[in-house]
Parts: sequence; structure tokens; C-alpha cells
Amino acid sequence: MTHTREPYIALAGVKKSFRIGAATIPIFSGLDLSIPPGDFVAVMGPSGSGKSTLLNMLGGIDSPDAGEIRIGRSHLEQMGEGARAAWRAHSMGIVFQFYNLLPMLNAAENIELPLLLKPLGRKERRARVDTVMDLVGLAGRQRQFPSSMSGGQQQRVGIARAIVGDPDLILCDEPTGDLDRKSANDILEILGFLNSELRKTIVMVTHDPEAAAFARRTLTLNKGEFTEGAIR
Ligand SMILES: Nc1ncnc2c1ncn2[C@@H]1O[C@H](COP(=O)(O)OP(=O)(O)OP(=O)(O)O)[C@@H](O)[C@H]1O
Repeated sequence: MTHTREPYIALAGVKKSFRIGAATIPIFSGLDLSIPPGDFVAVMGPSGSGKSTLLNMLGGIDSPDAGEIRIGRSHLEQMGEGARAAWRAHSMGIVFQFYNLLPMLNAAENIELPLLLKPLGRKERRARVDTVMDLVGLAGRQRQFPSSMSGGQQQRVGIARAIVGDPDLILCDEPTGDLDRKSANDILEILGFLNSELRKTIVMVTHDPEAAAFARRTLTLNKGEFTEGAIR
């Protein structure tokens, strides 16, 4: 039996700049990154260093100007918008700082949303929603609306929605940025469980060194380059 040590996420020579009027603002001019399957990586770095831009490119929401972004067997930089949308629907889930829940839908309906893109019957969808709600500690709260939930509970809904399609990759953009310490740690423990028990690969952008300590590895992004470890 051969053991491959292929990275799960591989960025090579990624270039990205934004144009504002006549000015071009370079963000990355040759970014490399290698993340093995099943890792839990915290990405730190000063404001404006490109953390959200990186996450958007890993999620196939934004594309690089040049270079390669491979996730699993998929070369995102070679895909058109339609193929990337299909890849997003099957391969990754995103957890946002401010939850991004739809206020007119209850918890179960919010979590069910990504499944509506899949060929699943209503019964199967509801069974999967119940399973992930149990997993994040929201059993029995199916009919509760986001407006009546605490921040920590809303983020549990956000995580359940991210994992209901069973993606290999979870991207988190400041997932605890809106939470008190206790709720933040509860959320980070759930992410840790998803990583260690369900083998999800997690990339989490955070400003919080205590949050980063829950990851297996911390990278700091600064001036277009990664360095190993947290900001000192
Ligand atoms: N769509 C865009 N158009 C123009 N400039 C952009 C765009 N998106 C990001 N930028 C610029 O790119 C740089 C990196 O932004 P990004 O949001 O990725 O940084 P960040 O590290 O996530 O910052 P923060 O920690 O403040 O969230 C910033 O200078 C930002 O102004």
C-alpha cells in the first residue's frame, strides 16, 4: 500500500491585485501554501494583509490573476464560474463572523439550504439536518428563529449549515469575532471536534491568538508572505 503525502490544499505562485481607478494594489505576488489533508490551520495577520482575499480564493469565490490553486483533485484556477459554483456546493462549507443566517427561516430551514442544491428528498434532507443539529448541540431547536438565539447558538447554526453537505473543507472567517470568550471557546471546541473526529480540513482566519491556539498550526500572513506561527 502506498501512502501519499500529497497536500490537500496547494497554492503555487498565486498572484492577486485589485484595481482601484487607475491604481493597482498588489496583494499577493507569488504566494505558495501547502496544507495536508485533515489539518486545522489558523491564519493570522494584520488588517489588510489579504486574509479574506485568501479565503475567498480557497472558496472559489474569487480567482487569482495567475498561479495555481488546487484543492483535492480540483484546480480552481482552471474552472469557469459554473464549475466553481458546483465545486463550492459539494466540496466546502463557510462559517462567517456574523453568521449570515436568513432571518425569515428557522434554524432547520437555514441549515437545510445547501441541501436544496442536491438531489435529495425532503425526508433525507430533514434527517441530515437533525444529525448536524445534534452534532453542534442544537437538538430540539429546529423551529427556533435566529432572532431568538444567542450569538453562540446562531454560530452553531452557521456551522451546522456549513457541514450539512458533508464537505471535506471548512473555511471560517473570524468565526468567533462576535462572541464572548465562553461562547467562542464552545464554537472552537466544535471546530476541533469536526477536525479531529470527522477529519475535516479547516482553514480559519482569526485575529484572536486564543482562537488560533485551538488550531494544529498557525500561519501569519504579512506583506504577501506566510510565516509559521502566530504574530508576536
Ligand atoms: N474587491 C476589492 N476591491 C479593491 N480592493 C480590495 C478588494 N478586496 C480587498 N481589497 C483590498 O485588498 C487588501 C486585502 O484585503 P483583505 O480584506 O483580504 O484583508 P484582511 O487581511 O482580510 O483584512 P481584515 O483583517 O481587516 O479583514 C486591502 O487593502 C483591501 O482594501
